Amino acid sequence: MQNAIEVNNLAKMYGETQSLKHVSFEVKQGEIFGYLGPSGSGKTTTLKILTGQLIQTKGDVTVLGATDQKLRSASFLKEIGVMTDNSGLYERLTIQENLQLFATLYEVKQAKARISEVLTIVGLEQEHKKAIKSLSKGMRQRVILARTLLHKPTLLFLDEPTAALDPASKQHIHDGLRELNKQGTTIFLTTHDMQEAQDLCDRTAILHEGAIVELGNPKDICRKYADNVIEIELKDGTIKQLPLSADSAQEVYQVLSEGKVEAISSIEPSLGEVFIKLTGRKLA
Ligand SMILES: Nc1ncnc2c1ncn2[C@@H]1O[C@H](COP(=O)(O)OP(=O)(O)OP(=O)(O)O)[C@@H](O)[C@H]1O
Repeated sequence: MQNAIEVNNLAKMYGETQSLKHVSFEVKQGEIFGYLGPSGSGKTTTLKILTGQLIQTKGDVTVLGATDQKLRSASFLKEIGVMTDNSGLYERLTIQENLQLFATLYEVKQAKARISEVLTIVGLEQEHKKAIKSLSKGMRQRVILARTLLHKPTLLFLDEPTAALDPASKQHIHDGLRELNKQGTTIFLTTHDMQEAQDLCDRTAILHEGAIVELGNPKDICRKYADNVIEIELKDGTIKQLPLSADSAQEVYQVLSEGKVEAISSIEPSLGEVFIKLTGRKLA
C-alpha cells in the first residue's frame, strides 16, 4: 500500500535560521503518527510544508501521492483536514449553525446528516444548540475538530490538538481521534505532550532542533532505552533490582517458590524520560 506521507531529506531555512535539517520519515495509511518535540523544534514548519502552506528549501515531500504544486491544488485540499489553533468560529452562532456555515462553504453533500455524524464523533451531539460563546475551551476545540472533519478527509493534520486542555477534554478529543482512525482516517499530529504520544500513536518521531533523533513505536522506543533491569517487590516491602539476564533466574525462582513475591516488573523509561536522555531538554 502506498504511504500516506513520504518525506525525504527535508530542509527549511528562514533567512539564516535553519529550522529543519535533513528530515526523512514516512507515515503509513491508517496510522496515527505523532510528531514530537519541544517549542521551536520545527513541528509546525513541517506540518505547513506537508499541507502546502509553506515551501521547503530542500528535499521532497509526497502527501497522498501529491507533490510540489499539487500540494496547493483544490483536489488535494479536499482530501486532507488541517486543524490548528486558529479558531475562526462565530461566537454568537450555535455549534449547529457554525457547522452548517462551513458545510455550505465546503459544499458538503447531505450536510445535516454529516453534521450529526461529526458531532457524534466529538461527543457533542447533545450540545448542538449551544452558542459558541458559552462553550469551554475544550468544547470549542471539539467543535473545531468537528469542522475539520465535515468534508470527510482521509488524512488529518492536527497541530497540538490538546495543548492547554484539561484531562477530561483531552480524553474526549483522544476518543474522537481513535474513532476516526478506526474508520480508516490517517492522522498526523504534532504535540509536546509525551503522554499523549504514548497513549495515542502507532509510531512517533522525536524532533530536536530541526532533526529527527528517534523514530518508532512509543513502546519500542522506551524499551530501547530501558536499563534491562527487573524489579521485584517482596511481600515484606523489600525491593530488589536484578539485571535482566540468565544469572538472575535462580534468585527469581527462589523468591517465587517461597511465595514471597508481591510484584515483578521491568523498569522502562517513559517517552518523556527518553526525550530528556536524547536531547538534554525538558518538555513543557
Ligand atoms: N516565519 C518565520 N520566520 C523566521 N523563523 C521562523 C518562522 N517560523 C518559524 N521560525 C523558526 O523556526 C524554528 C522552528 O519553528 P516551528 O514553529 O516550526 O517550531 P515548533 O516545534 O512548531 O514550535 P512550537 O511548539 O512553539 O509551535 C524556530 O526556531 C522558529 O523560531
